[in-house]
Amino acid sequence: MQQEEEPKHLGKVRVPHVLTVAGSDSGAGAGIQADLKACSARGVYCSTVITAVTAQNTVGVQGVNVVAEDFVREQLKSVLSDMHPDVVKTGMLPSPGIIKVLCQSLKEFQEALVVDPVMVSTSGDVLAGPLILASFREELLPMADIVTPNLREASALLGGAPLQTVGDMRSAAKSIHDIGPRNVLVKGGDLPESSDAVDVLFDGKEFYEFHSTRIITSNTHGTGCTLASSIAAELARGSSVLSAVKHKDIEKGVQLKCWLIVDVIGLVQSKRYVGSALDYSKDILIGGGRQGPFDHLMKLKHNALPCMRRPFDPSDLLMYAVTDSRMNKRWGRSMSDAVKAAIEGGATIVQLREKDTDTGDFLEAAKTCLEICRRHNVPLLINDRIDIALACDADGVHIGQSDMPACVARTILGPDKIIGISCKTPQQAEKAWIDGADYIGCGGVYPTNTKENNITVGLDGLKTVCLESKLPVVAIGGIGISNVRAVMELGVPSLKGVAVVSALFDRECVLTESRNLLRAIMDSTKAVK
Ligand SMILES: Nc1ncnc2c1ncn2[C@@H]1O[C@H](COP(=O)(O)OP(=O)(O)O)[C@@H](O)[C@H]1O
Ligand SMILES: Cc1ncc(COP(=O)(O)O)c(N)n1
Ligand SMILES: [Mg+2]
Repeated sequence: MQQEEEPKHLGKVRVPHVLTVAGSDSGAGAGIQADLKACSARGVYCSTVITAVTAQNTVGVQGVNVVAEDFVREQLKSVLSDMHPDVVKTGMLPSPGIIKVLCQSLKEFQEALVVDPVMVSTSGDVLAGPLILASFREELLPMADIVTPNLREASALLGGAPLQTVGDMRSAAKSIHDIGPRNVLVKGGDLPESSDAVDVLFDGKEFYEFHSTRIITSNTHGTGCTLASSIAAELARGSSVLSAVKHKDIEKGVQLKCWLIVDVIGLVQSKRYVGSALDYSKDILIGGGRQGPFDHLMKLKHNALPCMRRPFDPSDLLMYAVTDSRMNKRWGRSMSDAVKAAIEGGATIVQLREKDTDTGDFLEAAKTCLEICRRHNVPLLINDRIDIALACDADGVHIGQSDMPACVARTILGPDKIIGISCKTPQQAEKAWIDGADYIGCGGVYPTNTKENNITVGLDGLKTVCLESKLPVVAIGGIGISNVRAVMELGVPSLKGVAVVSALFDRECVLTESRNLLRAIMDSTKAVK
């Protein structure tokens, strides 16, 4: 009997999708490259139809190679016939012929169209000459749901009179609206003598002004492409709302209102996104020219910290120091003093376990501890608080069985962060491995007063877990100088070290206790060999 074929889409999730039709920027600050990064940062898939390849850097545009019209058509056909984007966004369209091809290809396209009428790069180089003005005005703009000219482009579309004030931006938005697009956003990134960054939206009825703090930076190459892509991404995310309204076939006035609401929501978020990325990137250095790119994903500075991060090494677990705010209070020392002393005494990894510190104070203390750890090349983990780990860019987290599931933590933290999980049984150890943890903490080995009502597993329980675990193990719970030998002498290869709280921090001199404990650990590992 022939088996019925499973529907191809069963169990799959449709993701929002923007198609960008634009030029490539070899310096990757603007154009297609900016669109890809902006959509990725906003959680939206981005496909790309390339209209021109530019040789470009932070100095300017050194060359432009226009893609043949037929091949632009072919790319459009490939994407539109198969992948069904929710929104099309256009950037550099270098010739009237390419605009014609685009408009023909979009005839059947029912979804939103965002047009960024790119003409001149921020460096002042021409990307699309005056020949295309007529095509913009007559063919593309009337099809657009939103068009986003900067000051120079708005001026060019209207015959050349310069725009110098917010008032000028308003009248330009109104005049461009008369050409036919549903919404016009005139961007004021280059408005002279303006302390904030103002953009003006006109929807045919009302004006809206969007203000944000002007970031003082020269890394603004690609802001226009990024804003338009982010607006397209927001529209793609909201497109289910739009299509629901469209399909109800309600009268045009109501439909327009809905478009506007989505546009306004998307605009606020998009502008905030550009502002945050510019602020994050204001001091990065790429290229020697006047206008640098910025970091759309806000990650590049991670690799510029004083000490380069290295991958997790299981031997880091040898002497694992876990801080405790109550003990520090009792002995009158700060979290960072405690961490510094433990590291100077030989701690090979540090975990901040702060159960009753306010979030703001915890973050500040964690940042100070991180600096100390980085200076000594010792990884710093945060217990349970993934938000704190992300905010201070710690090396990872340690989580318990009742905290956030490890697989979710992995998704949030990404592939490079260290994740440790407390496990008492081989089953939990197996799950930790499947979920993508880097190590497990097994215990309590002995009773301890840092965790009340904690079931102890004893040396036998520890050994059972170690024998089964595919991940490196650190033993925890009531371990100190008097019993560390018994633990390490279990001699199971996966057991890489001991984690200690009271034995280091509930003592008068953390430095001395750390030194002594490290010596005892080393002696017992030697004895095993
Ligand atoms: N220095 C800045 N600080 C904050 N926002 C800015 C800055 N420069 C530009 N923007 C914003 O970036 C977006 C793109 O604007 P603009 O730079 O004028 O476009 P284009 O790159 O096309 O010339 C707008 O929302 C604008 O307000
Ligand atoms: C290929 C290409 N497309 C667009 C721009 C506009 O850049 P900006 O957003 O800085 O004006 C550019 N410089 N290069
Ligand atoms: Mg700009």
